[in-house]
Amino acid sequence: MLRIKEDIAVYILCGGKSSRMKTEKGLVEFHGRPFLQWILDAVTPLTSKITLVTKNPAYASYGLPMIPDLVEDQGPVGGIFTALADSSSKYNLILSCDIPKISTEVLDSLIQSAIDSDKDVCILSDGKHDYPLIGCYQKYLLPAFQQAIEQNHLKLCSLVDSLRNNKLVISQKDQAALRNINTPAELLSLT
Ligand SMILES: Nc1nc2c(ncn2[C@@H]2O[C@H](COP(=O)(O)OP(=O)(O)OP(=O)(O)O)[C@@H](O)[C@H]2O)c(=O)[nH]1
Repeated sequence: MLRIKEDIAVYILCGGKSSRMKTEKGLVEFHGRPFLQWILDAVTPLTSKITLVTKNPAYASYGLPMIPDLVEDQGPVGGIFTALADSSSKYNLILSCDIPKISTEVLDSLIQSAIDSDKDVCILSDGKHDYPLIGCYQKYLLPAFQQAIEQNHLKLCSLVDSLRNNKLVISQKDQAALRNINTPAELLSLT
């Protein structure tokens, strides 16, 4: 059962180079459906405010708002900066486009944890690795992201560590939901 009462905006980052996958990552198919479709299925029960951060017209068929990066070629930090500049919501769920196993339940826990802890940012972790591209970022972080871009500090994990953060460790049974798929080989091993 979903517990969230707050106004949540979701931004899915669909930019970047997909150099390892060699084809547009969000449109790669898993069990006959694009990664993006799996992600949309997980977020739709949480909010109707869903925006794609990309200028690639290949995503236009989804009929969702699309916004181009305000500053190009800055990686995920630039994508999050663009999302926070666009948003009018306090809590912003930022997702990469390469997580087809993500689930509504896991995202619901993340958002609830973000609201309860009220830190600058709440991200998921498996206890060993952090997943800052499954994270809930507060709108007021916009200047921090602007400064990171100006200072060329584009390592998202370091940026998150420099903020007041909360890392929600996901139980082992749910950790498949975190898997991000970057290469054709990783796609083949996905079940
Ligand atoms: N909007 C936006 N999203 C980006 C940008 N760079 C990466 N992303 C997204 O951030 C997420 C993680 O991207 P990465 O896997 O680190 O980079 P990538 O460029 O997609 O892929 P590689 O070239 O293989 O590293 C994916 O959802 C990308 O679509 C960017 O400059 N702008």
